[in-house]
Amino acid sequence: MNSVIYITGVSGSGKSTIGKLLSENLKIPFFDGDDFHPQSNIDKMKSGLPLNDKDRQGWLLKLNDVAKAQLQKSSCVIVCSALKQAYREILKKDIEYHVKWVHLTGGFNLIFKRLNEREHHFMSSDLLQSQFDTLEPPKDAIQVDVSLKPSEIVKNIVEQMEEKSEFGLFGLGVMGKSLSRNLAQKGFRISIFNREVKGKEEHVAIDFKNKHKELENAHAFSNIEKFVNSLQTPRKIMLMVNAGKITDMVIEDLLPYLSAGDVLIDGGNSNYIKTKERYDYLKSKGIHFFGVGVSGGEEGALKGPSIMPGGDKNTYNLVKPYLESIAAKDVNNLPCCTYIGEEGSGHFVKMVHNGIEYVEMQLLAEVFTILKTMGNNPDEIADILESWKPKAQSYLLSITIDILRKKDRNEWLIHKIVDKAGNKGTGNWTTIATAQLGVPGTLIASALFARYTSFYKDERIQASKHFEITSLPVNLEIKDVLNAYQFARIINHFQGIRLVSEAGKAYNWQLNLSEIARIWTNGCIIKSDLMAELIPVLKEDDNILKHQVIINQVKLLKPSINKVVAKCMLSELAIPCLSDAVNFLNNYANSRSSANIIQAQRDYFGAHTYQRTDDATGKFYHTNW
Ligand SMILES: NC(=O)C1=CN([C@@H]2O[C@H](COP(=O)(O)OP(=O)(O)OC[C@H]3O[C@@H](n4cnc5c(N)ncnc54)[C@H](OP(=O)(O)O)[C@@H]3O)[C@@H](O)[C@H]2O)C=CC1
Ligand SMILES: O=C(CO)[C@H](O)[C@H](O)COP(=O)(O)O
Repeated sequence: MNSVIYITGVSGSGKSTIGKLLSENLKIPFFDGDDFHPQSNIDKMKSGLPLNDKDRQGWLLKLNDVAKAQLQKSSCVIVCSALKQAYREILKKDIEYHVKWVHLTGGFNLIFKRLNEREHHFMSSDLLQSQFDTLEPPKDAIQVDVSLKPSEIVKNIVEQMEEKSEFGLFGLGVMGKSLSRNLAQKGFRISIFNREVKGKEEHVAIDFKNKHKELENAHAFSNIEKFVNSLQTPRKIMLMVNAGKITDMVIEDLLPYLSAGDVLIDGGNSNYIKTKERYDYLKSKGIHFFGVGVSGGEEGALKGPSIMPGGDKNTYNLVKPYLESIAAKDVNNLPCCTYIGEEGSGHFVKMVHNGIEYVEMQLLAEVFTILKTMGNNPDEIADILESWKPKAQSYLLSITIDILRKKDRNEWLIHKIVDKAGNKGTGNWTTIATAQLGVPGTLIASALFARYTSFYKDERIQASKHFEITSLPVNLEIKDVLNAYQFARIINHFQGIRLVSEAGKAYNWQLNLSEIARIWTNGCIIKSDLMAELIPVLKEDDNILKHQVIINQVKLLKPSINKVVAKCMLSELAIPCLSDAVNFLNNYANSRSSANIIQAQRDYFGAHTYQRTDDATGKFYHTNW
């Protein structure tokens, strides 16, 4: 990426000398800001009068134009005193991501002496005091002391520029560790940070760096200020910490050391509503905030996750090279990372990804129940699922096969795992979002509540004694179970994608559903052959149940799920998602449903009115029942 290096400092600090030498060293063009002053400014300074902000305005804009034009071709060095932050704002206008600041520092006496030794310069030493008075030293600049020899100053600048990392990773837990290794493997110079808890967790970052060859050029920190200062500006810092209060705490810990224009990327599973709040809050401080969904777990984060970034579109280019480089690749070798939309959209899409994930997991659990009740042991069930791969391949199917085959001291490990399924919130939020946006997300709600029910372990044991649920062997053909599973997966994807689509409309996010399906074809937990099939389908309509290919599949599979659900009910098997899938379609594909009864009841007790089938105008009626 081309950059403009602004060399700043008071008059007499040696900016022109250093700027020229630096440009020669870096083999990039040099521009002396003084050459762009209008004659009126030069005359004013020659007459011993300091320039005011109005005098400087046009000149700074001119330099900004010079920088912009040069950036189209190459990097460059521009020398300009830029004493106040307001001046630097003008200099970096529209190019903030390309700007690097070098500030030359020195004591008044040394610089005063140098100015008095100068010949043929229109700046008198008398003006120096006013320059020192005006100076607001930049916080985010490479600082170099001008008492050094010019060659040493240039060497120092180059070293500092080379030393600074281009990307920071905050939080070396499961995901942060994998992502930082992934970034380093792609050749990025990174800084990594993990907190220290005295006596409990010490030297986490440095120990982790020392353990992995690819991190030899990374800088490891346990001090936030040093971590932030180790980064090139504008800084790009990815947070991989727990969602919720910890994310807020970490943002507050970082804020004192950040500068306007820096970018914070929250890669955790944060609630999209909180992301919107954080986006607005940080915007007010000049910090760009990205809520980025990351999926793939520990292995995906290392080898290539699916990444869902949401935030300011103009700033996306700044983080795009990093996110797209570390992302998984699809079949066409395109990154499974795409700009999703504004503010909380990235986290919303990740949340729905997890909602779909909950259902896919629950369906496999229900399939396991059915196949077990049909008399199969875990190895046999794994073999059956293996045989489904040509028709139903997915990451979750594959890992379930591995799980079922895993032994612990000659016994199946799965039999030793307590039947209580935890959650960290995304399924809960997806269910809330379906209700808030009026989308019938019945499967996600069922999958979530199945997990909640699992947590009532003691009550379940009691209830099993009271109600004597039999779970009788169920007589089904394997092909019907596969078809039922595939049917329910289509309904799951319909509901999840529909939720994303409705959110896009409600929040005015310009979402590209086909592109979202594309980035879910690799790297993430819900990657599957079905997802790949949906890419062209979603190019035509956000309602996959309107597409002829899907309609044909659903019609073909429906008799099987009818049979599976009916027989499971008679055998008293718990299959909440399979049964909801078939119930949903029976309700959805019903042109005359029983909702007229509900509406009549509402009108009876609450005068809520109703529309009539024999009045096409849509007029509302009330009956005195
Ligand atoms: N695990 C997964 O499969 C996935 C997780 N995610 C999301 O990514 C985020 C990170 O997950 P994961 O890596 O699994 O979580 P971990 O619990 O493994 O790591 C959490 C990190 O946050 C740090 N941390 C916690 N509290 C503080 C604090 N007060 N100040 C500074 N740092 C703190 C921890 O430091 P310390 O080690 O010192 O406690 C640790 O580095 C979460 O939001 C999660 O939901 C997203 C996709 C997949
Ligand atoms: O985001 C993920 C996978 O995509 C995380 O693993 C997440 O923790 C899964 O959700 P839950 O913990 O609620 O099962």
